[in-house]
Amino acid sequence: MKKTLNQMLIIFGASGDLTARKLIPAIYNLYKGQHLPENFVVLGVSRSNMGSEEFRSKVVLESEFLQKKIAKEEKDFVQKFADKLYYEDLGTDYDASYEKLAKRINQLDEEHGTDGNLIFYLSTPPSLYETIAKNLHDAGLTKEEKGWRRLIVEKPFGYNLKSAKALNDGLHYYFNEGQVYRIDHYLGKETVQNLLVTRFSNSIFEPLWNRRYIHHVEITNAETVGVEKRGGYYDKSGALRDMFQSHLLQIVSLIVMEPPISSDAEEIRDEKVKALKSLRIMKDEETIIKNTLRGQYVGSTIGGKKVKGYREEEGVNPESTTETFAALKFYVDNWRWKDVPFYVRTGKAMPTKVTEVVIHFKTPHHEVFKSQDVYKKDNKLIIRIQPDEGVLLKFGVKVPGLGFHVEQANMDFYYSDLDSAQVMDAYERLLLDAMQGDTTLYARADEVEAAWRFVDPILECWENNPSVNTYGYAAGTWGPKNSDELIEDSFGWRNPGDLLTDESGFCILC
Ligand SMILES: NC(=O)C1=CN([C@@H]2O[C@H](COP(=O)(O)OP(=O)(O)OC[C@H]3O[C@@H](n4cnc5c(N)ncnc54)[C@H](OP(=O)(O)O)[C@@H]3O)[C@@H](O)[C@H]2O)C=CC1
Ligand SMILES: O=C1O[C@H](COP(=O)(O)O)[C@@H](O)[C@H](O)[C@H]1O
Repeated sequence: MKKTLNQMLIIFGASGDLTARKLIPAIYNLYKGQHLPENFVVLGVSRSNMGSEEFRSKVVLESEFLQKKIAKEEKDFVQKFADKLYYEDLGTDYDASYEKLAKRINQLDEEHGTDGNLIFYLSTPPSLYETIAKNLHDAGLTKEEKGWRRLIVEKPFGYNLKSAKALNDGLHYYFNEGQVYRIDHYLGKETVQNLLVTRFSNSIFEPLWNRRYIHHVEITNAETVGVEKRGGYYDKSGALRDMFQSHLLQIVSLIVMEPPISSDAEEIRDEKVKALKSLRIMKDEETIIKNTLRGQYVGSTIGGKKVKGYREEEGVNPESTTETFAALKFYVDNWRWKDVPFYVRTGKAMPTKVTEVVIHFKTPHHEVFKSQDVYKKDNKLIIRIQPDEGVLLKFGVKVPGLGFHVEQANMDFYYSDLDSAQVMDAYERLLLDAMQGDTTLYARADEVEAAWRFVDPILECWENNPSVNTYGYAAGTWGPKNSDELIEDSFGWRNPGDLLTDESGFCILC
């Protein structure tokens, strides 16, 4: 069991959406699950003028995100949690503010016995990350004289390779790499971590995990929601930056990587970096145009309800060409994966919310059952990241009766079947890891840069050719029709009929 030392968590951007929606609920759950150390306080920091009481009301006592839980809990318990929260108003005079902030931190540290251990969580607009790091340094807050210092940085980490490198360099000026925790909340998802366990704790999958047996790999990430209230941010980002460069390439790296020597953070991250470096970079426009495709959702009617198109969303340029759907085909240039295509698609405003990895195995090389449909369906290993988390293997079985009729059967595992299926929320897990000094599930500087190196030429090509391979798709559909052509040389994307959705829009693993 790792130890969580007494500490203070200082959240920059405490008046913002992420703090209220994700961070405070995650800390609350850690408190409820008795994962927090004995001495622990949160100090919220932003420019909005409010006191600690108002902050506590906003993010705990009157928070729409915690209200449901609070109704079920003892009031005293919730109040005790709220009492651990403080707020410091930064104002606009930065130099004076950070001196004041340093005093407040030292005072809270003395009063609450947090032993000088400080985690700074940057949940502000990314343009401020470096400035905040510098201000912390100038105010003497980065010195590890008494206790340690850690810095958690939210995504997006950079806008392209150049800016990501500049940000890494900027942060490294004030914090060493071991102190920097770049968050990617997909790494906090139980099922993403299970990719490692499925591969490296079983002897039955790994011998097949290569070009000899795998025909292609398919990854789908679909969301039913559009851009919601984040139109301003998203319009400058798009699906490739927002989902692919970070979350989906993290998943790819876990599928592609070689076995690490141990589960040590650096061993795992070394292998992930090697995996990302082995992605074949699409250098010329012809290759990019042939192997990538983008789309943007347009208004439609779903279940009798009118749904807005992307260009009508708040904060979005009415003439925007930003993609809300992206599909890519690419290769991995190494011994294990030579010539195995990877197909990845991600989109907003799709029919269901689902993220899954499908490993498609090759059909047998010699056809024993000549007259039947046996070889038209491949063996698939489906790793469902969310929802209905689990793993499913599809394989052929004989239909009872005459002849050799074959049907596919499923062998499955669902997380919900586990007795202890208390799946921690991603932010909860990641925050706890940072509190315990475990960087395994955080992206390292070279990892982020390797991911950008792959994505950069595609972004550049798309920017230079805004209308090439760009298609509209009706909100509530599986993206542009043309995305089917991208995967034509294999079995096609998983049949939408196999991505079954129940009445509430929940995608069932089958
Ligand atoms: N919301 C989400 O679902 C997700 C967000 N993220 C990332 O998290 C970060 C925060 O996002 P989100 O909460 O949505 O953004 P918001 O715009 O809701 O909040 C931004 C916060 O930053 C504060 N802020 C602005 N300037 C400063 C400053 N100079 N010093 C300190 N605080 C400042 C703002 O408060 P004030 O104006 O009071 O200073 C506000 O609290 C972003 O980097 C975003 O990309 C990542 C994934 C998901
Ligand atoms: O980081 C982001 O992720 C969410 C999707 O997260 P999920 O856990 O619900 O799958 C996405 O909506 C958002 O655009 C992106 O910034």
